[in-house]
Amino acid sequence: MSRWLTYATDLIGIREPQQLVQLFAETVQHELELDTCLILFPSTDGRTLVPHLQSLNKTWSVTDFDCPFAHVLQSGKPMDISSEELVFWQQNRDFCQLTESMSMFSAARAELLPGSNQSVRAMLFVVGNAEKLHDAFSDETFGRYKQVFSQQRSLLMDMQQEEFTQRSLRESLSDVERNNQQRQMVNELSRTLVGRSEAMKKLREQIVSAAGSQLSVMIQGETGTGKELVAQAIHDFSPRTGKPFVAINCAAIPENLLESELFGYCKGAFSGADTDKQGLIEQADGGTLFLDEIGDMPLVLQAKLLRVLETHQFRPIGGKDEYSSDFRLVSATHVNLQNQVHQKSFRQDLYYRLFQYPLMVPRLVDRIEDIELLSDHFVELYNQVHGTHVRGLNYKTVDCLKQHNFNGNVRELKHLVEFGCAQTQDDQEVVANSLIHRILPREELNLLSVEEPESCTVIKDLKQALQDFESKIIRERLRLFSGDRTKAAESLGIPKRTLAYKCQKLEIKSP
Ligand SMILES: Nc1ncnc2c1ncn2[C@@H]1O[C@H](COP(=O)(O)OP(=O)(O)OP(=O)(O)O)[C@@H](O)[C@H]1O
Repeated sequence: MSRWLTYATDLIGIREPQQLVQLFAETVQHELELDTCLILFPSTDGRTLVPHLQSLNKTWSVTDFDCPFAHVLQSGKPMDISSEELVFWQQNRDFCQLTESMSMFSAARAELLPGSNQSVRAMLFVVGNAEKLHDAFSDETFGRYKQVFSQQRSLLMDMQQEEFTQRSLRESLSDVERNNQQRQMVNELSRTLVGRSEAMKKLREQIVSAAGSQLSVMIQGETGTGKELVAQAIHDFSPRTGKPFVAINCAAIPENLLESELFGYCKGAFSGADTDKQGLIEQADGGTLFLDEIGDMPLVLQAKLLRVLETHQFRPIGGKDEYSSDFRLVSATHVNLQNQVHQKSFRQDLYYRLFQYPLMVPRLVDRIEDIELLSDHFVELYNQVHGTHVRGLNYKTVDCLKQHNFNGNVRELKHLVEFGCAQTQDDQEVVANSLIHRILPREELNLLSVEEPESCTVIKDLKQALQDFESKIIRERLRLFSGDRTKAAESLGIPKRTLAYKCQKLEIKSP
């Protein structure tokens, strides 16, 4: 059997187009003792010929007729070039370099390789001993060898294309699946995070997308807008669901206790530390840590938190050892943290670390179209908890609610609905009269503002003056709401826990 046919069987065993080309070129070069053996393939746009040896770093334009390749392509006929004929091709420097080694006994030949698909035929270019070239290219079995190569290559290219198509198909199928899953999650979320407004729809989509990422999420929004609900949803829809969701309100814990709450402490760390206490950072390992009202975190603690976020390492108070905790951080604030950064009361580096995925929860007055659905939702919850059958809100009641200035946002609406339900018999609707004295239109609320503090000229101690003013406002508000801290907090736009903490700090007792 001719050696070319033996080599052909080697080609058939190859499954990778690049390897096939390599073996073909090496075999031809070795067998014909060539100086140069190149296989040139058309580029994807069909404008140039690219050699299989990428290290050559050259390409030839298919319309450059100063080079024999363009002629061979156009005519489809092989071209033999003797050493004397090289002078005709001196214009093309790259081609000249290919034939530099030619002597008077050498020749070059360029020919199209046989191929089933005419438009993507490759070209074989060789330089070597003229006699050997002549013998080889008149040998029929060498012709068959070239044919086997071309067929095998086009087969492998087809297989590669098929594989590529299948992979793209699989990828687009999994994209569709992922999109479906996300849509399902968004739908599921609409049962707990109620609202039909565009803002709420967008928020639900953002929550699902944030849940799928590992980024730190910052939830911004006024008090009672549902920030904690959002934080819980991010945890529930993330891969960390099933692991702990640990929440703490930084404004509700006195500064000196916040550190030990977060980091924990070791026995004997300070007087009263009788046993080791695990901190919230450790408790949140594998799950989510939710830091509410993070703007109230003291600067010293901010630095410590930043370190934990960057290293995932922490040390309990009074402890020698470092521990690690893999938690995902979600924070919330109702103040403008950027302002606090400008005032240097919030660290800029921490700010950027927390705002990797910012979410904005809109105020209820900016989405009054949600009031009806939210009210129905709260009536349903009330019925479930109290085993009642209140039918819902009368349409006049809903209209009335839509006029109200909801400083306490959804939380305030929830309390109003609960209050209305409590005054309504089974199978009856909540009527506007039951709520009217609790609904304060915007103008009336403005009347509740406290008169200005004493003239600025007499203030000698700013901190004390601010505290006095704050204390005065809170006392007034508590008096107005007959000591109801929930309502007072709502009307001041602060969480109830924050009000409780302020009352404790300012030594205010309910009237
Ligand atoms: N879109 C909503 N759908 C259903 N319930 C909601 C929605 N938004 C808020 N709530 C309910 O309103 C109440 C207040 O919500 P939440 O505590 O999450 O607000 P918040 O913004 O964290 O308040 P704060 O800043 O005072 O801590 C909760 O009972 C919550 O379940």
